[in-house]
Amino acid sequence: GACNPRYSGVLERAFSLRKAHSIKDMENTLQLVRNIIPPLSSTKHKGQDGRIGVVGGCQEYTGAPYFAAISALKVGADLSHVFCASAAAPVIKAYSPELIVHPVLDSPSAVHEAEKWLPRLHALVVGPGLGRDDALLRNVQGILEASKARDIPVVIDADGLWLVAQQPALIQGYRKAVLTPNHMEFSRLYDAVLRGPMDSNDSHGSVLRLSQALGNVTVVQKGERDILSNGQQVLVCSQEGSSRRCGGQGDLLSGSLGVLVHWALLAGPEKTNGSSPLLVAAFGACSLTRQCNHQAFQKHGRSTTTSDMIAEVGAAFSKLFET
Ligand SMILES: NC(=O)C1=CN([C@@H]2O[C@H](COP(=O)(O)OP(=O)(O)OC[C@H]3O[C@@H](n4cnc5c(N)ncnc54)[C@H](O)[C@@H]3O)[C@@H](O)[C@H]2O)[C@@H](O)CC1
Ligand SMILES: Nc1ncnc2c1ncn2[C@@H]1O[C@H](COP(=O)(O)OP(=O)(O)OP(=O)(O)O)[C@@H](O)[C@H]1O
Ligand SMILES: [Mg+2]
Repeated sequence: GACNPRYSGVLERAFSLRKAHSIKDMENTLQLVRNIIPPLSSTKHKGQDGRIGVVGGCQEYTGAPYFAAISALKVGADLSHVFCASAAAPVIKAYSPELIVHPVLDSPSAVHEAEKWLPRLHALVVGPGLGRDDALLRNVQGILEASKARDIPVVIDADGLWLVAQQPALIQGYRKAVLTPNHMEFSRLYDAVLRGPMDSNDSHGSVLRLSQALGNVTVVQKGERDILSNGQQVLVCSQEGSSRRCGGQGDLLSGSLGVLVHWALLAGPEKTNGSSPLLVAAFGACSLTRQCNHQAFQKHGRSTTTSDMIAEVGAAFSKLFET
């Protein structure tokens, strides 16, 4: 691998990017995020700023899909759908009147039911609170394949990444996929795809290699610093957050990313100065999540929960992107 000139060129670029990484780089990338945000306008119709679908929610987990779907709305999507198992649907509906909830994932006709909605969706977020039931995962596999066939961008998180670790071919080479693994999910994926443990001293290289091995899907490794790559470029997001690590923060990130991915692809590479739109979108979602965490922690300290972070989305968004 390292002797291949193309590969070492990429690595060099990644390393020099790491060295050059600074507050200034972060600011420059934030500017690109600002460029992709659609202006609010009185001439737009409902739906134009985003119709997002979240695929997840089962008997055990109802919070995660709710967090993802409500975050998409709070960031600025017009409509947010949840495709979940039937047991989760009344619970999710009861959390919020703003979400459209489809209790289809455990039905034998799940793929068909979800497919009916796909033409109306701009992006899918697959995995928050999905669980690991085989029958459910088979249906999600069908929904993913149908989404790819329609060229719909997909953010894959949580148990969606479990599915991808079992079957990397599902997203191999799909340029409209963004994966958002936490520490554990990343090492599981890395093991499955590269057939060996990652080098924990070289997280940049590991993220870069995983993205390349998956055919340049965008990979966001969440952690103390978020490391993002599309196999060509590596970005680091170290926006100040807090030391509070309550569950659900990743769901806020993947839900926000669903909207930002749609906006970034609409804006195109002219608006992102040649950088990959998906990478810019991912950087935006990471910055936003960490800023929400920072603001919520200032108010609530140790008692901060993801609901407190969601309450900060508006102010955090303005602070980062509307300055
Ligand atoms: N309220 C809810 O309904 C929530 C449901 N969740 C769902 O729970 C399911 C399982 O998600 P998990 O994230 O637990 O996935 P995993 O079952 O893969 O576990 C990840 C594990 O890694 C550990 N971990 C995380 N960061 C680490 C680090 N830096 N170093 C070492 N260990 C680390 C965590 O403690 C966790 O136990 C998913 O469906 C997820 O969406 C979560 O999203 C949390 C909120
Ligand atoms: N040590 C850390 N310091 C600062 N921020 C962190 C740290 N670890 C994670 N984060 C941030 O928290 C957010 C969620 O990351 P995390 O690794 O908790 O995801 P997750 O495990 O998928 O969460 P969830 O509980 O929603 O499933 C990301 O924005 C990430 O940048
Ligand atoms: Mg998660």
